[in-house]
Amino acid sequence: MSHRISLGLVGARGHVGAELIKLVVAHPCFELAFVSSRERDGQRLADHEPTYAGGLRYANLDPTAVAGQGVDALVLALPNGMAATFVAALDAARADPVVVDLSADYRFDDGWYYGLPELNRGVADGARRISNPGCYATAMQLALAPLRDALAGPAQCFGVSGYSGAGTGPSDKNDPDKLRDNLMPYALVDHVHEREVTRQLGHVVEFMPHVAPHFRGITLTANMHLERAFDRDEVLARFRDAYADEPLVDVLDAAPWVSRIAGRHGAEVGGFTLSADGRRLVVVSTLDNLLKGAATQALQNLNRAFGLPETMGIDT
Ligand SMILES: NC(=O)C1=CN([C@@H]2O[C@H](COP(=O)(O)OP(=O)(O)OC[C@H]3O[C@@H](n4cnc5c(N)ncnc54)[C@H](OP(=O)(O)O)[C@@H]3O)[C@@H](O)[C@H]2O)C=CC1
Ligand SMILES: CC(=O)N[C@@H](CCC(=O)OP(=O)(O)O)C(=O)O
Repeated sequence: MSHRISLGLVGARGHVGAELIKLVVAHPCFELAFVSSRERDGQRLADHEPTYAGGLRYANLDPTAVAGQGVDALVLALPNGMAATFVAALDAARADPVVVDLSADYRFDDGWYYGLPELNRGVADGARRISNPGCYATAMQLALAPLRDALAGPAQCFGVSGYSGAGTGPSDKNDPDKLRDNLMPYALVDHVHEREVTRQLGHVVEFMPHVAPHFRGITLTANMHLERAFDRDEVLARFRDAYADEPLVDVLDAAPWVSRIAGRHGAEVGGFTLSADGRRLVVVSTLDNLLKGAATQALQNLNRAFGLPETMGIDT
């Protein structure tokens, strides 16, 4: 590609925004055109991100100003509920960058491509409005999808996230004092990712999230009731076949540990354990919520949208 692809990032101060900045700075084809933050307005990006050597400063850009930037790609890494005003401003300005929204705002909108490439690659090639899946939702789908057709009744998923999953806005879920020596259950029914996965898989999933004192990484333990008896070799073969060509999903024999996934781009799935009658299966998946659960997946989607190799700039 002869010119660099300009990329604007709204929500650049946040945990996900910071990860995406690192990835874009190191990427051979994208370049940062603007980074928007209210709190850091005017501050030099290089003072916050040591891998960035240019002169860009954070700017507090409202939706109209963002729409007027003329970027090739726009990433929204904002809290839920805020994307629509940016999308409306793009439409009003007749601006049509590739948009990747990290929030849950468009995950239930059929007009947007739900970008979990390992499961939906090729469903909407050329899509310019891309909704990035939730972090737990990615872990759940990777654990459940290979046996989707064999599920009998709802699947139950017990999730534990590092507290970076709760963002930077103050809450119990990212309060170090409240998390110390603790495991905090929350949203025990009807979490948005429960609805998201149920919709994507076309099968009822029941999800129980918890937040733990570590910073990053999710452990997701999925309990599946099966229509018929399976043996372990057959289960393992299903998972190995499903992810054989996926550089960002490793299938392990043993249950993966979250301590080994933090800071890594891919997900691990393993620990396949069957009940004696072969009709109940437990599978564990891990991923870094800020990477495969957010920024890495966004970059996979951006690469694909611009016709680049999906894992360009992602260290597999
Ligand atoms: N953290 C995670 O593990 C994951 C998060 N996500 C989703 O990604 C998005 C970003 O998450 P995360 O980085 O954790 O969130 P943070 O709370 O860490 O960051 C939020 C960002 O949005 C900006 N912001 C907040 N409020 C406003 C506002 N009213 N107007 C404009 N900008 C605002 C903040 O910057 P400033 O206040 O300086 O403007 C900040 O840059 C969320 O939708 C989240 O659900 C998805 C997958 C995983
Ligand atoms: C620990 C923690 O609080 N995690 C967040 C998940 C972050 C994420 O992926 O959320 P979105 O679907 O909002 O993008 C939560 O449960 O809301």
